[in-house]
Amino acid sequence: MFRLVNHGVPRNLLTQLHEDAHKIFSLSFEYKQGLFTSPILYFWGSPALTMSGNAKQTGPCVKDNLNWLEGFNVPLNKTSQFQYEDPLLESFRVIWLAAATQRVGGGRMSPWLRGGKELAAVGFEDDCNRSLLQEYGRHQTRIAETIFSTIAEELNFLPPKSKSYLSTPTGFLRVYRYLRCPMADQRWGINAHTDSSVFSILHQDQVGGLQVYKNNKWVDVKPIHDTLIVNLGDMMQAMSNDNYVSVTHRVKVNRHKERISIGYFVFPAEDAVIESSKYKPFTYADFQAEKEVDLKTVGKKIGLPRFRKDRPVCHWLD
Ligand SMILES: O=C(O)CCC(=O)C(=O)O
Ligand SMILES: [Fe+2]
Repeated sequence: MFRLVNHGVPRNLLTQLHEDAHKIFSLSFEYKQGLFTSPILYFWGSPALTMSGNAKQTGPCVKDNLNWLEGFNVPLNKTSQFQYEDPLLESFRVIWLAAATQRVGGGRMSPWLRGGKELAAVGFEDDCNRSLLQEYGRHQTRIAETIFSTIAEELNFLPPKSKSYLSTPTGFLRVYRYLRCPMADQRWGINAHTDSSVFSILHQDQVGGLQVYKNNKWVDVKPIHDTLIVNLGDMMQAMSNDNYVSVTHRVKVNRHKERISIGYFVFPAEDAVIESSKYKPFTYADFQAEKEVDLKTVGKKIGLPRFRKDRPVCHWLD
């Protein structure tokens, strides 16, 4: 995990994103659920989604595993699709207005008029021609390419690895709200995990709660204005043959304050086979499939150990 300064993302873009996120999350649960339809996906209780965007099943004790968060998932390669179908579908607020208009036009007046009022109440009527998410996505893509090219050079990746190990069209944004939690000592915003990505880039507000596991203890990742946090993920660990390690981190919840963070996650190309001496060759899809099975059967992600060549194998003794 490392911190980025001078990343070139304008401060007012970050501020505006966070303000809009607060407004969106302040709407009713039902409204949010109805608002975000494919490809933007609203989720709550777990950030673990399948590749097709549905919440992953997490085994029998789902209730106890619930994370104290909600969010929406924005696949960046689909934002141009919005643009193509409807030039208004470019930002948070625009997505809203378009959804409301469409449904009013579809004859279901009353609920969507109520929705319209709800939108107006939080100030989303004006200024609907901005594209905050797309703009932020463009910055994240630029930063991801810069970070990856430095690492690829360091690791002597030649084509095709240097080309296929990072595929920016796979990038997506996650906008999270961690809710205030009266039982903050018994719940997690996100439980300890490693990211499955090549790497992830986070922007957090000033509330704090992110922690990283370092030298056998949990360390707070203090919020610092205008900085981004980069987490190296599982794919990076495998492709670097453990030279770079996927960082274990978690998010605590706060009894008094809600927290907003925005994550960007990027993956290898769909057909990229990750090859290194310590791991069996695998694609990101293989990794996800294994993770889904583990979530259902073991109740948690096992991740990279499943793909290690030196993985211990159990033999039954007669
Ligand atoms: O909200 C944060 O700061 C961290 C989010 C995170 O770890 C994740 O989405 O994987
Ligand atoms: Fe994470």
